[in-house]
Amino acid sequence: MSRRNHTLINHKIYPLHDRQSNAYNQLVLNSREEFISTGCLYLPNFLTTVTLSTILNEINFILNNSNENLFHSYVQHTENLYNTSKDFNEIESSSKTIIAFDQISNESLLRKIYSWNSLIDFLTDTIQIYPRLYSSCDKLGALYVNIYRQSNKLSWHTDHSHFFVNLLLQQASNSDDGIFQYKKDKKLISRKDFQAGGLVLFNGRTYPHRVTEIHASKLPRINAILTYDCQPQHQLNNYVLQKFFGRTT
Ligand SMILES: O=C(O)CCC(=O)C(=O)O
Ligand SMILES: [Fe+2]
Repeated sequence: MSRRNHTLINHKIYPLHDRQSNAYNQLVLNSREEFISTGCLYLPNFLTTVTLSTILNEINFILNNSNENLFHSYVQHTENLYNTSKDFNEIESSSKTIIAFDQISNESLLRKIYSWNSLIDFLTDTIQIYPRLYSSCDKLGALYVNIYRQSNKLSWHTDHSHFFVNLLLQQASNSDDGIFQYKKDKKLISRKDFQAGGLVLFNGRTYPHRVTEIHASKLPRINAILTYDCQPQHQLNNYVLQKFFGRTT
C-alpha cells in the first residue's frame, strides 16, 4: 500500500498512519475505552466521502454485472450463528445477498483498506488482547459485503469470534429498517445513529445482536465485514462456508 493511502480515510480525525503521535495514542485510548465499556466502538465518518462513493460504485458494478453469481443466502440458525452441530432446533432465520472475497477485484479500494497495515495495527492496539492481528486467508470470508434488500434481516445471534469489523457503506432509506441492535445489561440498544462511512468494531461473542428487517426501504443496507484473526493462517471450515456462502471455494 502506498504511503498516501491514509488519505483514503479521514486521517485528520483518525491518524492511523502516525502511530507514534499523541493524537494516535489518544484515539487508541478513547477507542479502547468505548469498545470495552460498551462492546461497540463506532467511528463515524471513518471513510472520506470520495472513498465511500468509490467503494459503492465498485459494489454497484458487481451488483449490476454479476448479480446472478452472487449468493442469496437464506439460513436458519440458533443464537450461536456459527454452531456446527446439526441436531437441534434452528429457530432463527436470516437472509441477505453476499459478495464474497473472491468476487471483489484485487484492485478494489475495499481490498486496499482491508489489507492496510495501519488499520490492522490500530485494531491490534485498540483490542490489545492479541499480540498481532492478521488479515484472514479465507478465500470467501476474509472480506465480504452484505446486501440487505426487501424482507432481508439478520436475526438474533452471537458470533464465534470475539470481534468483528464492519464498514457501513449504505444505510436503508427508511430509518426504521436495517437497524443494528444489541443487548447489554438486559437493555436493548438500537444504533439509529449509525451512518454510511462509519467503522464499527463490535464484541459479537459477548453481546447478542441483530440487523432488523428491511420492510419498506428503497435503498438496500450495504456493509462490508472485514475479518482479522490472531492466527496468520485463519480459514473458515467447510461447514460454515457452505452454510453462509453456499459453496466451499
Ligand atoms: O451486517 C451487520 O451489520 C452485522 C453482521 C454480523 O453480525 C455478523 O456478520 O455476524
Ligand atoms: Fe454477528
